Amino acid sequence: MVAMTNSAAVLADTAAYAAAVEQASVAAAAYYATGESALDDDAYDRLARGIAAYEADHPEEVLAASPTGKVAGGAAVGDVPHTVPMLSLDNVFSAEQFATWTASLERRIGRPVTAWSVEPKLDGLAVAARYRDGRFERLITRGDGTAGEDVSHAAGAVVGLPERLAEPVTIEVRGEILMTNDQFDQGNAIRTEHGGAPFANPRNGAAGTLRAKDRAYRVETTFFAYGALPLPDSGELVETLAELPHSEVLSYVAGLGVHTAAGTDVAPVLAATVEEVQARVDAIGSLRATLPFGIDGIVIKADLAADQREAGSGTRAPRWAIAYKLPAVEKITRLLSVEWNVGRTGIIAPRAVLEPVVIDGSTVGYATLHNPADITRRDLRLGDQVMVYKAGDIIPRIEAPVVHLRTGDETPIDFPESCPQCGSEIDTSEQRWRCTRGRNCRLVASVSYAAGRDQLDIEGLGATRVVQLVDAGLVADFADLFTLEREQLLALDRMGETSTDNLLAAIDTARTRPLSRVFCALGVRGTGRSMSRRIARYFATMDRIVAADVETLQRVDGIGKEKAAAVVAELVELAPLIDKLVAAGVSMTEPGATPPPEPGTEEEAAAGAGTEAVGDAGTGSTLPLAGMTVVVTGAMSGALEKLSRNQMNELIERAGGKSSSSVSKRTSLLVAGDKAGSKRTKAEDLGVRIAVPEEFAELVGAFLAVGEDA
Ligand SMILES: NC(=O)c1ccc[n+]([C@@H]2O[C@H](COP(=O)([O-])OP(=O)(O)OC[C@H]3O[C@@H](n4cnc5c(N)ncnc54)[C@H](O)[C@@H]3O)[C@@H](O)[C@H]2O)c1
Ligand SMILES: [Zn+2]
Repeated sequence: MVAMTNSAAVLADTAAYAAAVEQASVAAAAYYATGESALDDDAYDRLARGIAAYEADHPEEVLAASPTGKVAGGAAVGDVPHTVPMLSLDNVFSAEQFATWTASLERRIGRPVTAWSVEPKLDGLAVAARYRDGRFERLITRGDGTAGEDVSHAAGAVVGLPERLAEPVTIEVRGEILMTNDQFDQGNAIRTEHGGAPFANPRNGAAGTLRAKDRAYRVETTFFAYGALPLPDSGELVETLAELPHSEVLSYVAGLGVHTAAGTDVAPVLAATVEEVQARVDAIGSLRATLPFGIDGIVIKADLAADQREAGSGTRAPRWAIAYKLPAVEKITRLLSVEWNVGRTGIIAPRAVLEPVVIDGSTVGYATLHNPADITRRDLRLGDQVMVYKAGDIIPRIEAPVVHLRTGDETPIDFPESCPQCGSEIDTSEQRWRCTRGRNCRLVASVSYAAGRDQLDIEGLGATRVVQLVDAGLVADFADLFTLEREQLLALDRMGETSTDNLLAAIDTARTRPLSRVFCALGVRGTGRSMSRRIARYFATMDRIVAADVETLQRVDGIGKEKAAAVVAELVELAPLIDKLVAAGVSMTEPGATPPPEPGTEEEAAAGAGTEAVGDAGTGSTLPLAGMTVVVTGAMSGALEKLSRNQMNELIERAGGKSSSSVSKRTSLLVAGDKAGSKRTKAEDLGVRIAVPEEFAELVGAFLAVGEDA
C-alpha cells in the first residue's frame, strides 16, 4: 500500500497560528456551504493538522474558532435537531496506526473485537433520511453534528433513496450522498448548457446540488446507506436495531429498498482479525481507480452492537469506528497550455499541460482532454486552476476548472485550424477531430522522421516534399523512397532535373547509413538516437535485433522488461517494412560492432550470465574509449568540424565509449572546442581530463571513416 502523506503545515508563531485558523474557517465554511473552497482536501488537511499540532504545544493559545475537535470543523450549520448526533470519524493512515487504534479500543471494552465491518469511505456528504410508516419524510444534512439543514426538496433527484420503503416502518437511514463519475459528467454538461459554471469535482457537485433550489434543470446524485437508527415512534424496531450487528442493519436497510454499497466491488465485508481487515483495506485501495464513484478511504467499524455501545462516542467521533484514509488523488493545479497530438489514424487529440503537481506519490504534468467539444463543454481556459484526478495506473484527468478561483486573466483555448502534424485541413464533423489526410498524416510524419538528420539524413527531403510524395501515392512507407524512379519525381510539381537528381543521389547515400540510424528511422517507440545506437552496437545486424526475444533485448544497457516487450512487439509489426528495406539494399549492419554469440551456444550462455557483454560484446577492451564516458562541448574543428552532435556521439560509441551530455564526476573526458562554456568550467573544477577536437580526432582517428557517408 502506498505510504500516506499525512504531513502538516508548520506554524511558527501565534500570528501564523491565528492566520491558519482563519484560513481553515473560511475554507471549511465555503466547503460545507457550496463546495467552493480555495483549497483542495490535501491542502486543507495539512493545514488542519498544523493547527492541531500547534494547539498541542500551546494549549493556552487555542482559539474558539479552531476547527480542531469539531464536526465539520465547526463550519456547518442547521436548524433541524438530530436525534442522535451525526459525528465525523477519526483517521489512521497506516497499518501500524490502525493496529494501535484497535488495541486501544479493545483495552477500553476489555475484550477483543471479533468482528469488523470493512466498508468504503464514500466521498460525498453525510445525510439522514427519515421515513415514517414507510414513506419518505425528510432529508437532513449533518450540519454541525447536532442539527442539520432540511434539504428534502432535493430528495427526488437522489438515486437510491426511495419514496416508499418495502415495509411500513418508521426509521432514520444514514448514509452518504455523492455523484458517481457519470453523474458528475452529466451534471456538468447540463449545467454548462444552462450557462452555469461546472463543479470542480463530484463531491462539490453533490454538496452544491443538494443545497440548490429552483434550478431550471435536474442533476442526479446517488445515496449509499451505511447505517440506520430508530426514531421515537419506531415501535419494536427500537429494540431490534439496538441489538443487531451493524452488518445486519445494512442488510435490513437494503431489504427495505434503500441503496447500499453491497452491490459494488468494494461492498462491506466482515473481517475477524486485524490482518484480514488490512487485506481488505489493501484490496479496496487497489480497486479505487476503477470504481465508478469516489472513495477517500476505508471505514472500519466494530460490528457487534455491544462493542459499539460499550466503546461509546466522543464529541467529534465514535470510538468504535475509524477512517483508514487513502492518499489524496485530487489536487488543484494550473492549466498551462494544450498540446494537440496526431495519432496513427489521424485523430487529433488535445492534451493538457499542467503545472507539475505531486499526486499520490507521482508527479503529474499532463492530463487527457478527450476532444475539442469536451474542452468547450467543460469551459476550460488557459491559466485556469483545475482539479486534477490521478489514482493507480490511470491516466490523469482534469475533473473541471475551479471556477471560483478565476482571476479574469484566463484566456480561451485555441483550437488548431489546420493539422498540427502535416498542415492539412481538419475534419471537424465528429466529436473527435481528424486530419483529412487520415492515416497518411502519420505517414508524412513518419517518413519525414525517417529522412531526418539523425536518422537517414536525406538532404532535400523536407516535410513539403514528403507530403507531395505521399499525396501522389508514391510512398506508403519510407522503404518506398529507395525505389522511387526518376520519371515519377520529375512528374511532381516544382521538381526540376537538378533537384530530382540530387534527391535520388541523397536517397542512394542513405542506403549506406549504419544500422543504428536505419533502426532509429523505424521510429520504434522508446528508441531514440542513443538507444538505437546501443541496440545496433549490441546486436550488430538487423537480423539479430529482429530475432531477439524479450530476455535477450534486456541485455542492452537501459532496456528493462517492459520496454523490451514493447520493442519486440513493435518489431513484429514492422517486419514487412524491414523486409522491404532489405530488398531495397539498405545497409543492415553496424560497422565496427561485433555480434553477440549465437543463441544456444556455450559462449551465449556465458554472456547471458555475466554483464560483461552488455554494450559492446567482445571487442570492448581493445577499443580506445573502452570504459570511458565522454562529453562534447563547443564547436568542433579539424577532422571533426563537419560532425553534428549526434555524429560525434556515434563516433564516441563506435570507439567503445559512452556519450553523455553533462559533465559530472563520472565523466572521463571532455572534448572541448571553441566557445566551450560552462561545461568546460565544470570539468576544470572537477579535474576532468579535457581534450581539444584535434587531440580527440587523433585518439579515435581509426573510427572516423567507418559508418560515415561511404
Ligand atoms: N477543501 C476544503 O476546504 C475542506 C474544508 C473542510 C473539510 N474538508 C475535507 O472534509 C473532510 C473532513 O470531513 P468530515 O468531517 O466529513 O470527515 P471525514 O470525511 O474524514 O469522515 C467522516 C464522514 O465520513 C463519511 N462516510 C463515508 N463513508 C462512510 C461509511 N461507510 N461509514 C460511516 N461514515 C462514512 C460520513 O459522511 C462521515 O460523516 C476532510 O477530508 C477534509 O479534507 C475540506
Ligand atoms: Zn495531418
